[in-house]
Amino acid sequence: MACMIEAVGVHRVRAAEEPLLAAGVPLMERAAAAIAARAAQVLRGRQGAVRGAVVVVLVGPGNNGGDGLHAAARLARRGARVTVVQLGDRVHEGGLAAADAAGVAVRRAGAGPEALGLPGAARLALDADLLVDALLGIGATGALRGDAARLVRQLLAADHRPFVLAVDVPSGIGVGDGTVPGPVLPADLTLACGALAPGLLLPPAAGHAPHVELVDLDLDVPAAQPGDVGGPAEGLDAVHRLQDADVPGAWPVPRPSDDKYRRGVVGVVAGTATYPGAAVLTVGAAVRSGAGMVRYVGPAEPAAAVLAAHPEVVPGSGRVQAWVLGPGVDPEDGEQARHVQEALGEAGLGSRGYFAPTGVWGPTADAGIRPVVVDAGALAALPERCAPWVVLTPHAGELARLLGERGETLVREDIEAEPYRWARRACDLTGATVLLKGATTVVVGPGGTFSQAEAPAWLATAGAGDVLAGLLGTLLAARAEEAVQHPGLVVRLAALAALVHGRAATTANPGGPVSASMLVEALPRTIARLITREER
Ligand SMILES: NC(=O)C1=CN([C@@H]2O[C@H](COP(=O)(O)OP(=O)(O)OC[C@H]3O[C@@H](n4cnc5c(N)ncnc54)[C@H](O)[C@@H]3O)[C@@H](O)[C@H]2O)[C@@H](O)CC1
Ligand SMILES: Nc1ncnc2c1ncn2[C@@H]1O[C@H](COP(=O)(O)OP(=O)(O)O)[C@@H](O)[C@H]1O
Ligand SMILES: [K+]
Repeated sequence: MACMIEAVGVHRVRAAEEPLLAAGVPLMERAAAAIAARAAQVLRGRQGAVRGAVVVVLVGPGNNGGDGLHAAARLARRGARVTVVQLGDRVHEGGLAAADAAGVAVRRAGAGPEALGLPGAARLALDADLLVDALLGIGATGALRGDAARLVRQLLAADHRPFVLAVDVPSGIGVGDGTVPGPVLPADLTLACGALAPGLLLPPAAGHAPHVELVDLDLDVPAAQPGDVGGPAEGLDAVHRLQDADVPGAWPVPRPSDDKYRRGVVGVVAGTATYPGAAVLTVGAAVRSGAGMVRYVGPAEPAAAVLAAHPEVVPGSGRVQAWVLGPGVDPEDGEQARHVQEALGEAGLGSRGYFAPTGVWGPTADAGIRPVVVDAGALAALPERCAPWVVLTPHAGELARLLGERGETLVREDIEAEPYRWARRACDLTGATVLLKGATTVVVGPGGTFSQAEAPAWLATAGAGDVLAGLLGTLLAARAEEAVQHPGLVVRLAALAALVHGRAATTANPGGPVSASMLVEALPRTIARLITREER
């Protein structure tokens, strides 16, 4: 828990700033000082010196522009050749005065007698050693508009851009939801002022800010626990991201007193005669991530393949602590569909009580209720309403289908444009925890929101999702009783699975291609390295 990154909903940042600003704390000057210091470090690293380096600061109408103007003044005093390019008519007055006093050239972009014109502004920006994006921050609504949008489009069309430092966020991202509604200049470095906005962690916007550093402004933001999820009017309370350092505290390491049953038995319903590989991979991932035991339920052909690859697997149904349902399952296959239904029955769906917004989630202390991972073919078998301990693991196409069956008209691209929104919608409609797979994996549950971005693009390979499902099954089985009580634990375990899955891809073959089988092979040593924090 201790190390994870927290992005803070905009309303919470504003609430934390308010008393400080009322008390006259110079937050903007503090932010600007840190931005100028970091910019100077970048210039020293890239140009050898601050003095004489060419800096262009793109400045918008609000306080984000104010940050940029104050930082411009500080860099000018250090000897940088700074030009501010003002987009729009308004500009932060205090910041403008500071820039003027430091001898910074302030030029308007766009039309007008003194203006640079957009092509002129673009040339200036592209010729800089450092380009600072202080157009819009957390006050942005919708896509960049007007000249700012036009200028950024021109910059995006250029073959080469200078190093871009974004103040607070890359301007124009959906700060609260991670959307990219219009042109956005990708930032080489983003300096988040006071707190990270959710959009810095959520895809696709997060892709425009691959390196984020926090400028600590001593804001007193009350900690949100995973589980605080905010209403639609206020937006998201928090997004969390687990770090490698969180793994030792969260991974279920067996104790000497444990036996294989106490460590957790995973039941897998996966594969058909046509797709035996999915069964082998899902089971393999459960075995290799440290399940006490794995039971495989399925037809003779995949069962034979599973046993040949993993002789430790116990064939046939029996008592389990968690189920993994669906990889390689054809929803039309009568026998497997029946197994899926039986296992879903063990999730206790149809019980009353698990939609309570806080506290213990329902009549589950009788220990008869099992967490379930619902993947691929089993998604079609999902009942109308689920519970937080049911984790759906769709990719974008599967989520579009799932929501289509519940009244939304969507295609895969809609999900990819707004992953958080649609994962949240699926969670709201079903009551389940939803892990939406992608380059950045988003987990949205009644227990909070996580985003994990460890996966190298090599992981986009057939069968990788089956491995994730098996791995998550092991985690849920190990902590099954707590999982059905605490929705916050379920989202965290799902995020943990995504983190380990991504790391395993790198372990399997750092910087190069991986197959799903290699991923399975790499799981034991990936987990060992993460939980002992030793390089192997
Ligand atoms: N309040 C403070 O003293 C502090 C503010 N900080 C900075 O202030 C920023 C927030 O400032 P603001 O609340 O003024 O908001 P912004 O500076 O993000 O900009 C909001 C202004 O931009 C215009 N605008 C909004 N959406 C637009 C769009 N899509 N296209 C074109 N123009 C648009 C609006 O007219 C609005 O006035 C933070 O991101 C951060 O950089 C931090 O430095 C911390 C201290
Ligand atoms: N561009 C990408 N970069 C990194 N990881 C990705 C990317 N695209 C997909 N992934 C990951 O690869 C896995 C693919 O899973 P899935 O789509 O279910 O494939 P399959 O059904 O073949 O197993 C998921 O864990 C997903 O998060
Ligand atoms: K910005």
